Amino acid sequence: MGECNTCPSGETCSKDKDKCMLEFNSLSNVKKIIGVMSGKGGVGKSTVSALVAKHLSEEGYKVGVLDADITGPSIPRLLGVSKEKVMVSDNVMYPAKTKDNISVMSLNLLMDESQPVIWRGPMIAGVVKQFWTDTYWAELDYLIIDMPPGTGDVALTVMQSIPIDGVVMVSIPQDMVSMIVSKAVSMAKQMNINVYGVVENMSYIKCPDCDKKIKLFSDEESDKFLQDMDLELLGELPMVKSVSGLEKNTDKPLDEDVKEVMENIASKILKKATN
Ligand SMILES: Nc1ncnc2c1ncn2[C@@H]1O[C@H](COP(=O)(O)OP(=O)(O)OP(=O)(O)O)[C@@H](O)[C@H]1O
Repeated sequence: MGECNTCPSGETCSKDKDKCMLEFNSLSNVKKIIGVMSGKGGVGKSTVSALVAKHLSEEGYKVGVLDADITGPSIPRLLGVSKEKVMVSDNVMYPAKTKDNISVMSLNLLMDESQPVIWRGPMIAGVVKQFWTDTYWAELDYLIIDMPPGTGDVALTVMQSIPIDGVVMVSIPQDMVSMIVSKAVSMAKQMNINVYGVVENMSYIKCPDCDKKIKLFSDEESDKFLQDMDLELLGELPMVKSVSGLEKNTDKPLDEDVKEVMENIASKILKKATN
């Protein structure tokens, strides 16, 4: 259902509120849609989207990833399908499949990845909408959306036209980043989208000699951010080589400690999504 109070068309719109969301192609059946958002660039939104998708798939769920980060699409590389292409037939797009059977839709699977996307907002938003309406997602338990960066018109259109069940916020423990991420949190709340909680990425590094966790920023700042925004911490992901090199190691299992963190994050997300 559309959210009239946040819609730019406001009172001038004559649409039936119940029919405001985009229609989904009738060949697909997606049970839950989870957005991964940040507000601030480069904090690990796409990395977390890919890690959550991989983990859910390992748990036996049918998973898809819609790469709505149209101007900086990195999902195909992170999931090891950057050499694949999307098949289009009779106006239906068929997503690429990873080795572990995750369905992936991204602009980089439709065009040369070295070409920039020099498009205005409405065109970008139009493509994201098509990734929802014209893609044969088939049967999915979870569709993860790597959300458009920021809180601008593309993110707004996606939130208003795709029935997202909840969003996971990605942040890093730094005051300035928290301030910007809090804008994305407020945006989701204003759109009546459930915010499942925050993944604190690059939370710490581990000493290679003694395994001690080294935090680069004070816990106080992150605690205050979570408290002020009334958010649950879903997990703290360390800054590690295996994650920064994810695209080169798509077939390799994750480090044990990253795996454990992801297990906890995914189980919290599932609990929230199925509540
Ligand atoms: N936990 C981590 N440890 C090490 N490197 C990381 C971690 N998380 C992300 N990175 C690296 O940080 C960079 C940015 O990550 P990513 O592309 O996921 O961020 P993003 O928020 O999606 O960025 P954008 O704003 O461009 O969409 C990437 O090079 C990624 O490999």
